Amino acid sequence: MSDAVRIDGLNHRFKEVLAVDQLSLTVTAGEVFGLLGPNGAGKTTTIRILTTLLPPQQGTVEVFGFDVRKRKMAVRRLIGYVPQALSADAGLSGRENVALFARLFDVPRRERRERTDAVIEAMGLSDAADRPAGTYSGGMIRRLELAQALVSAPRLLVLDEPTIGLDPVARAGVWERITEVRAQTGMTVLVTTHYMEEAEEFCDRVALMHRGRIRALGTPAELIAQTAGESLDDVFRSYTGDDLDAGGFSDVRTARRTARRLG
Ligand SMILES: Nc1ncnc2c1ncn2[C@@H]1O[C@H](COP(=O)(O)OP(=O)(O)OP(=O)(O)O)[C@@H](O)[C@H]1O
Repeated sequence: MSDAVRIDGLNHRFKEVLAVDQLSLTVTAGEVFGLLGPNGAGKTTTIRILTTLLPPQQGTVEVFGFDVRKRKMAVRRLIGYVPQALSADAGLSGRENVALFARLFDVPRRERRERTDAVIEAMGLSDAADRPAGTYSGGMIRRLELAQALVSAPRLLVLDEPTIGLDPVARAGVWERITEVRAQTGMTVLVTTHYMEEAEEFCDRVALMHRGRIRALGTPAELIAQTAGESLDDVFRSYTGDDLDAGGFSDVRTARRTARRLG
């Protein structure tokens, strides 16, 4: 099977902070791959590089064989990206938000209407599609953002903390929709999450990242067996140890950002 993502020897430094440190990683086409790690591990930096938002400083990154440095537009056409920060406009209806993304991502004019309706339905938003997104619940906003990312029929869907700040019912709703679309299209999903039970349930393979490096890589079952733990939570703790409590400012920032986006 071909590779959806191939990262080789990636380094990225922000002044004195080495955010990504000699990262090498392959995501196989069709799998759901989870990038896990505590705050500040380097997950978002990696995702920003792979979605072409940040140029790589050192190393190579390819998406379906296209180099993110040399073939930026080709890579963008293959990716649907839901960032941590809010990407829907509260003043536009759900349908208008998705239609805007269809135009931005060059969905052919004659297909826009049909594709917009299809992703809105797939995300369970048909009844609310003509209401302003500002009236949506947190879970509905996330599903709207998924619809926006899916309207261009990406081969790789990249999700940065898709369920952060949502209640368990809304979290389950988001995963249910992702799972359904994936079963229908066979697209590859790369997701970061802090919720270990979600990674365990929905990811085919996970990489545990800590201080810019991959510390463990495999199926959830393999990692649990390797660390003689009972769950991915135990695996996470065994690799990150006390640093779990070291989130500090970053944790607060994440929590505030979440509260803001849902408020
Ligand atoms: N634009 C930036 N300028 C300076 N330092 C940055 C910048 N972006 C990230 N960093 C630093 O790089 C490191 C990795 O950050 P990154 O956001 O990639 O981690 P993360 O694993 O996604 O964490 P979180 O879960 O908090 O989003 C952190 O130490 C962070 O403070």
